[in-house]
Amino acid sequence: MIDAIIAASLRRGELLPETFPDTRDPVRPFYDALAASDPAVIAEVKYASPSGPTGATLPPGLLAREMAAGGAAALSVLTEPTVFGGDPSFIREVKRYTDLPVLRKDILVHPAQIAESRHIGADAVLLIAMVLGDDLPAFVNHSFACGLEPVIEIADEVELQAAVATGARIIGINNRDLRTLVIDPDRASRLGPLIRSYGRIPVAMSGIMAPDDLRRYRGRCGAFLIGTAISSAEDPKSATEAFVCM
Ligand SMILES: O=P(O)(O)OC[C@@H](O)[C@@H](O)c1c[nH]c2ccccc12
Repeated sequence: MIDAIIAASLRRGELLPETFPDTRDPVRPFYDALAASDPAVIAEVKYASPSGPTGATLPPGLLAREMAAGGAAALSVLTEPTVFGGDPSFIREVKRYTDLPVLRKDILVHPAQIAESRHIGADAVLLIAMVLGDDLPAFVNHSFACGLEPVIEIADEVELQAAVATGARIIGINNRDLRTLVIDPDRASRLGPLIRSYGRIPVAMSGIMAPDDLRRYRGRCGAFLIGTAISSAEDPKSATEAFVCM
């Protein structure tokens, strides 16, 4: 599954222009938003995943407005179209409805996709260590050069060290194995403190379904990224509030 997603993303990347016109829109500070509240809740606009539709029904702008009203510190928006039901245009739509900084959640593999991310209004980009391998440092530098905050996704200690070496300030631990899709909630509680010891912000990602799930990360992660549980909630504002209040 992940290999097909990577191949499709590479094909989209190859079709992008080499440069994009300069945008005048200011970047919203994603790092500052996370640093300002410990822990910070990142709510994710997510319509589908490899396991099927999430059940989210509100359009991106309205969903994001509920998440902001519920106290989210920042937003994540899936733009991957083949499996995650995303679209690049969702970022601008979300930004029209909220003042929060936005992470572009996608499987970025082509350098042109970094400049594209700035062009479509993203403030931060997800860079997946397992997917980018030796190209990770170049993608981090390129992101900073474009004015974007890189958020590196890691799954184990080896990727953690590679992420720290790049100088990225935010490191997400994906509890979900990208190949098997199996969730191990202890991944983030185990690796969070190590990331903290390097002075970076650890973000626990994936499989956080209820506010109680946050207990295991207390003091260990500086932020939580919650997709399905908030996007699919009947009342996304109250769902966000419940996580923020934990
Ligand atoms: O819906 P969940 O279980 O709360 O997961 C959100 C997020 O972690 C997940 O969407 C994600 C994490 N890393 C990714 C990489 C690509 C696409 C999606 C993701």
